[in-house]
Amino acid sequence: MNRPPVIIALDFPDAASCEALLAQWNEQAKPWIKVGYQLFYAVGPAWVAQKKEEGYSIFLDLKLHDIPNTVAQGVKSLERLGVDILTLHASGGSKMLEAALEARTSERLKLIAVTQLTSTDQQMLNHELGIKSSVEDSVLQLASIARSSKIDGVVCSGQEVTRIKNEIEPPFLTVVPGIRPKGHDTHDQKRIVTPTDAIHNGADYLVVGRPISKARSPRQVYEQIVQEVQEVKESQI
Ligand SMILES: O=c1ccn([C@@H]2O[C@H](COP(=O)(O)O)[C@@H](O)[C@H]2O)c(=O)[nH]1
Repeated sequence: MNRPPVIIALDFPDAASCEALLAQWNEQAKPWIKVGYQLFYAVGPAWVAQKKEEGYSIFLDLKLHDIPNTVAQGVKSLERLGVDILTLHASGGSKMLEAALEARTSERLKLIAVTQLTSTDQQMLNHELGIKSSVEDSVLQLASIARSSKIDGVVCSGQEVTRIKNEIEPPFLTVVPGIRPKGHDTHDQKRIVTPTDAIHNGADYLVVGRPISKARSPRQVYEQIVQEVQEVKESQI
């Protein structure tokens, strides 16, 4: 089945809120969903495994970041849920990333490394975090650590995708949050792009939360984004 590469972030406090949103996708074809730790801590692993059973593709965004052994054990437990993508922080370093990869039993689970969060801007990177490079160079540096550790790809903003696709050896996935269709509130996101620009730059997956979840008609906004994505892809053929 060819699922649109638009992942709906289920940033909700409980299962009931998720079910209310997902009721709008009551047909056979289920979308990609993202479970972050707000929801995971509230509903637990069994709910995630159940959603997989129901036919959703699942991006488990737990952003693991710890000593190599702890991350490896976490990967082992989480892989059993049958999720499709799991995140960990690239800044944990190559030993941590390699331990995660070794713990995985099947390439069916994609391990994706978070580079610089899309809520980080140049000012914050340089003056708060004390990293003296440009955001783009820092993202590229983290992506390169992930690639040399044989991780499947990165989370980055749509602004860095072109360089990643040009400079990092494929296959290497780019998963892009901070997506804002024209006219939508940016909230706490700093490095945003439109769905059109993200796909045009080469993004493999778009992650969209509040523009969909807080919309009056979430399904309608989702379909508009999918349509935008398809139009760009068709124009590239
Ligand atoms: O760098 C990152 C990594 C993860 N996220 C997650 O994506 C969604 C985005 O939600 P919006 O409501 O569309 O802003 C959210 O769940 C984040 O935890 C990210 O935004 N940036």
